[in-house]
Amino acid sequence: MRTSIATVCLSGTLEDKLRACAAAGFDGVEIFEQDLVVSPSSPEQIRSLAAGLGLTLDLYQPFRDFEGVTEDLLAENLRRAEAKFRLMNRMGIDTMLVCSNVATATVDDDAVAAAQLRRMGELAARYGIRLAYEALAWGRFVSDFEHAWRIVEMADHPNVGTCLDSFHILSRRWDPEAIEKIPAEKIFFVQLADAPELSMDVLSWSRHYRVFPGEGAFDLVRFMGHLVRSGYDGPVSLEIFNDVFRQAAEERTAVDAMRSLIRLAERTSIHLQEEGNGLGTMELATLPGVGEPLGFNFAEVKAGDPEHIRTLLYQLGFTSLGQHRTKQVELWAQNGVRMIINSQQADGMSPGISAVGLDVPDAPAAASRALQLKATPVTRRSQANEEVLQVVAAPDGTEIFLCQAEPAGPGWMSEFGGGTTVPAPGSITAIDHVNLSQPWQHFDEAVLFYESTLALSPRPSVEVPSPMGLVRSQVMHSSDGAVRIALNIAPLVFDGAGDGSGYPQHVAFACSDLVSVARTAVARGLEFLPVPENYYEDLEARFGLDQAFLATLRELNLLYDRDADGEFLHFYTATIGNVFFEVVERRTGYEGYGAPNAPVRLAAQYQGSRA
Ligand SMILES: O=C(O)c1ccc(O)c(O)c1
Ligand SMILES: [Mg+2]
Repeated sequence: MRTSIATVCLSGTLEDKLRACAAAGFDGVEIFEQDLVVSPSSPEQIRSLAAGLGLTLDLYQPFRDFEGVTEDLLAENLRRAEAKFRLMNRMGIDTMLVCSNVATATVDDDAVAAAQLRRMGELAARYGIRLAYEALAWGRFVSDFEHAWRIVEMADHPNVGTCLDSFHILSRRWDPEAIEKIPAEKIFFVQLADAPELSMDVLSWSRHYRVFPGEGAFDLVRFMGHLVRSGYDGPVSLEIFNDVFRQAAEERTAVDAMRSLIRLAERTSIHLQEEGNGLGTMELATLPGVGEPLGFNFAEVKAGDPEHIRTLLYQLGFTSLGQHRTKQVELWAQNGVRMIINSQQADGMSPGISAVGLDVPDAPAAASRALQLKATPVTRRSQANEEVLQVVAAPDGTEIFLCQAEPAGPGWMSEFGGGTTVPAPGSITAIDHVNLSQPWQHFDEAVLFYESTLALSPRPSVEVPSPMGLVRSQVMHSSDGAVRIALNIAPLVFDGAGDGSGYPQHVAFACSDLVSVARTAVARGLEFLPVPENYYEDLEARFGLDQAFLATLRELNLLYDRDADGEFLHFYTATIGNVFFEVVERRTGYEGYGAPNAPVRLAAQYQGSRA
């Protein structure tokens, strides 16, 4: 698959955009006219910059409001087109996108539109240029890709073909199966965009809310399946008009974009094999398949001063298994739950979650897949005879350790010593979930990263009100729930650094007896997140709880939820730096996260931060 991307997707100057596209590994780009018009660089300079970067210039766009016009206007439009053909010759671009007329069309007659496109095609042919006619979803007379194709067919000129744009097709709910009826050689260009399900006029939806494939709600895998079966083998280009991408760092957006295409190619390949009828000629990259992660291997908190975190873990019933033999890193454990406190190069750093270890069925394959999906490799200094671990960084900077699942427990534990040798028994038996905050402008990217590299599935996202703003939360989980990572958008007040790093993150531990964990913690002096009395009155009203049980909840600052599947009890510790802990007890089959209680937590944390 030839990968391409429209310069309109990215922020910066045209030169910045080209460099970012090349660095992310794209084969080519679409030059969006506005980017060239505002550039001080000449067309020749852009041409040679792209060539030097190894990028092909695949498309010049858009040419607007050409067809369906009066004869007078047609003459003017042809003059306008010819100027652009000359420009394209200077740039070495041989395909121009012509959008269906949205403004000046007055003749609703396919024969007229076709004849006019044919005239344009004849002119384009003199410059060696091909025209790709695209139905905009809000076109005046042409808004459906099959309609655009019928006009192209009537124009019957070798230099006139069509451009398919998944947004215009799927936003209007046209069935992409009809793509297979178009001869592949008449599909001159293909643009891909995904979008969240929104109810608004289609123009605003298109101009502001497009996202990369896999980040929205469109079925782009099925779209691609029909495209591949049509026999098309030209560029597959991302064209994403998005308010956030326009202001985010272009290098990072380009990597996110590339990841989305690689993942889409893989999903399309799998889809076509499953369907089994006609695989087309497009070569689709495949990746090492990896099974879902099997569980958490460990979680790591980085802290300049580890003392407060040690105390918290002790209060929750963990014991120290000692220090790493060469690093300023310590291990705490309870049953099979392992927590690392890392103080390396952390002078003055306030505590925060820095790494998550996942048990995976095949660690080298998982690492190779992540790197092919553009995860950042993490190089670790390790001594001879230390276990070699596969580590990549998620877009938010969290280090993801891909650990080979070992029934006897991780080999790296033998590198620690000086504490007790046996983890504490106790009621905490697993890491239930890890909650990582994400900067608002990179939320979709994070969801795509965790889905594509780690084989985690998104649950429906929820929005939780807090005194600082609405917190959007998206759980990514393995199908058996052994790995659950909750991604939260950090409200802007915490986001001074622009990377979400000021917002507290947490590790939630699963236990079999929350009341006993809480009582031990009280006896060991744990500072709980205080829960207001109003909450308990509301609980009583909602659930009609037994008075003695309610008194226990109140006494220990416990929170409670119940749904059709079961019951949920949990509590939170106070926040230290940017981290806190939660302990949860899931009764029977409760699968949620106590969402009705999240606003109570956020408000209490807000009160605490002001105290
Ligand atoms: O929003 C637009 O005008 C516009 C322009 C060119 C395109 O290819 C497109 O899909 C939309
Ligand atoms: Mg388009």
